[in-house]
Amino acid sequence: MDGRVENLGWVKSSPVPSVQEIVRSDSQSVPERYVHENNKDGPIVSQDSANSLQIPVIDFSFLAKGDEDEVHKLHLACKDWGFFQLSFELPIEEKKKYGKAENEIEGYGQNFGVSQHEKLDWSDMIYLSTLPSQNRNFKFWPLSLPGFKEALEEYSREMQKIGEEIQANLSVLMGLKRDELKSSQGELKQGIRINYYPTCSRPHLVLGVSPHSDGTSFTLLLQDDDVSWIPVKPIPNSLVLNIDDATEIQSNGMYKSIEHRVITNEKKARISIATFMFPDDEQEIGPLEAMIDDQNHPRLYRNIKYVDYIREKFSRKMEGKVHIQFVKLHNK
Ligand SMILES: O=C(O)CCC(=O)C(=O)O
Ligand SMILES: [Fe+2]
Repeated sequence: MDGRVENLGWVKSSPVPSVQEIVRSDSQSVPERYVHENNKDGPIVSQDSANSLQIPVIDFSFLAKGDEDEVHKLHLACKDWGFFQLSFELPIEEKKKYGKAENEIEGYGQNFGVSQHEKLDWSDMIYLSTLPSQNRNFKFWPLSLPGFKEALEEYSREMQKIGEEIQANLSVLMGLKRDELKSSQGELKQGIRINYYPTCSRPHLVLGVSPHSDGTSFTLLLQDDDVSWIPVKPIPNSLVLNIDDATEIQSNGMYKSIEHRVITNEKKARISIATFMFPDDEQEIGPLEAMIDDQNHPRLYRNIKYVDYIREKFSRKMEGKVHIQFVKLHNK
């Protein structure tokens, strides 16, 4: 044995080109070898999305607990359908065990109302501190959901790799060496928020999230449907990156934090996962040296300890970008 895997002759195959490459070089091309004769006249599958509503849904958390009704549903789904959707919804009593306390951001809950008069957002969410790992507060993690912890930890690790590459690029763009923003900022911290937007019978009356910019350095958003004002159509397998307030401040306004909001939908609930990357609480943030020059680019923001900025932001009603005025210098 020389360690090579022997060809067992189980499959007969000849080389086939990469379809991704075919489409990349000519997005209109559908080579003849791919065309099914019977389908030349119309679509293979019905596009009727209403049909998909009838596919059985199995609640994985009930199944994992050995719930007899759920096991029976699994039996019927396998027998009658051969496919089904797996959902992971926890009962509200269970979710409340991970509920955030008043004036806290971590845990399950809703966007806090700062005042009684404020309009509320049509969304529920869970926010978890994910990095550095010693900041994980497992009492807020729904550990009763099988696989959740492992999945979130892996997701967090992968997001961090992307975040560090983005940070290194921003560092160079803001006049520093690749690793300088990181070393000046200490560790790039991370928190993950999973947002759930239920359907709304009168979607035009409400907002999933009111207009705001995020207070962090940048956010990586994984979404399964579209957002507005500029509707961000989700491209499969891609993330949306939002530039946030800390980057606006450090770049002395060259990069503006993006104001965004979320609309709701009458027919379809939506889930998004926002990974926020931000400096250490104790870090002082302010325009980087290379981004200021008195002649052309006077300093626009004052320095502030990051935690003080966040505290100030959360003490206000979410209202577009008004909170960033708090650090703006108006004397120029
Ligand atoms: O769900 C979205 O598309 C955005 C959510 C968001 O803006 C946030 O969590 O800060
Ligand atoms: Fe946001």
